[in-house]
Amino acid sequence: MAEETSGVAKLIHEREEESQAQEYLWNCIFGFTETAVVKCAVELGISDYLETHKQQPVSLNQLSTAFGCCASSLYRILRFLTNRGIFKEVSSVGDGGDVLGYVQTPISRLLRRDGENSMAHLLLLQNSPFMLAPWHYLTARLLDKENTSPFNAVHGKDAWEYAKNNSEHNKLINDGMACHARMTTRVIIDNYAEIFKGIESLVDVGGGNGTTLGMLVKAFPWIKGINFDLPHVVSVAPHYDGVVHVEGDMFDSVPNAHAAFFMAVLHDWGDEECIRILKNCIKAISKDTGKVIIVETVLEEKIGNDKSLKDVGFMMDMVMMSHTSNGKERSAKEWAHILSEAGFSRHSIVNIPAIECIILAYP
Ligand SMILES: C[S@@+](CC[C@H](N)C(=O)[O-])C[C@H]1O[C@@H](n2cnc3c(N)ncnc32)[C@H](O)[C@@H]1O
Ligand SMILES: COc1ccc(-c2cc(=O)c3c(O)cc(O)cc3o2)cc1
Repeated sequence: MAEETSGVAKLIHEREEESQAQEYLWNCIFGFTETAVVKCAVELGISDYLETHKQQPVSLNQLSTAFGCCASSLYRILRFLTNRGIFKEVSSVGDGGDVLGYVQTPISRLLRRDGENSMAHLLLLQNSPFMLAPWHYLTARLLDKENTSPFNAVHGKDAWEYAKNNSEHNKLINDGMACHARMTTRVIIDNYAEIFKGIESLVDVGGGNGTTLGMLVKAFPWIKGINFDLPHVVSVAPHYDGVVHVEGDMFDSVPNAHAAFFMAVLHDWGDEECIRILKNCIKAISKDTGKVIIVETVLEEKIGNDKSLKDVGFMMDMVMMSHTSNGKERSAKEWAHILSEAGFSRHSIVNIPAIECIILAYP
């Protein structure tokens, strides 16, 4: 009898496991729908429109009139998004009785295109046709003896060269990265100000449109900021008080400064390339009191309590495989290797509440 019971329990357990496995794969198979529908909401500007109404519910009719779109299709889009908690449907008392309307949630607030903490432009970047097409060539990369990057396979050049001649792609990258820069830089300013004490001048290598330095110099006004990037990037960068934009190629040299800063740059490159860039950096910074501040993911085999944030690093590693030739996310051991090869005498890693860590490296 006991044997029979344990057999039934085993069967139930197996069925539960299979149903969970199926659920996982259904999500995998149709997971793209979530991204595509959120992108549609961003493109229509639903969050921006709801924000102008504060927490007052906005009806389907109001929304479909504002966007000039088909109410029944919009209803299906909103049903999908409210089911996932991205928007919220509430009822309120209108002229003719109770009416249903939509309001923001903490998630939808991050989807405003002009919001301070917005993630909208990152979503638009990663889900643009330029960036999506290479994913179809991931397997080809693994099987290709030359290890051609999927981005190169589709576009015939790397992402930076492609951006040079394609202003739409250049803008998508710069806006997307500025979005990421705003979020991570806010965390750094609010929690790790001591890192910037005593720094007289700071060069942000591959600093994009200068968003990061603009924020750092505003928070720490004793710093003279040098935003260093490729000519097609700095030529369209906005002005920030206390920041000069300098164009150049980090593989040739890096402008002199007391200290250097890198955010989401070294992961675009292979080890040999990183070592070359970092050697240029050592030449550029102050020998005695200078340091290099690197903001990048540090992959962990065992992820701690903040699993969901640090787990993004493993997804980003796949992004690097798809979009760069030799780029990758690195473990602490891999960072130690490139930093010592570049000539740094010591470094430390600070875990921060973001997808990245701060790595401080000293000449
Ligand atoms: C992923 S983005 C990161 C931008 C910025 N640091 C941020 O966190 O928002 C990488 C940056 O490296 C710049 N870059 C690529 N190759 C470069 C080179 N050879 N010299 C200088 N900058 C370069 C790109 O133009 C781009 O702005
Ligand atoms: C070589 O081309 C690219 C283009 C984009 C990126 C990139 C995209 C991101 O969304 C992103 C991010 O969200 C966070 C981050 O730390 C780096 C990122 O890089 C990389 C390379």
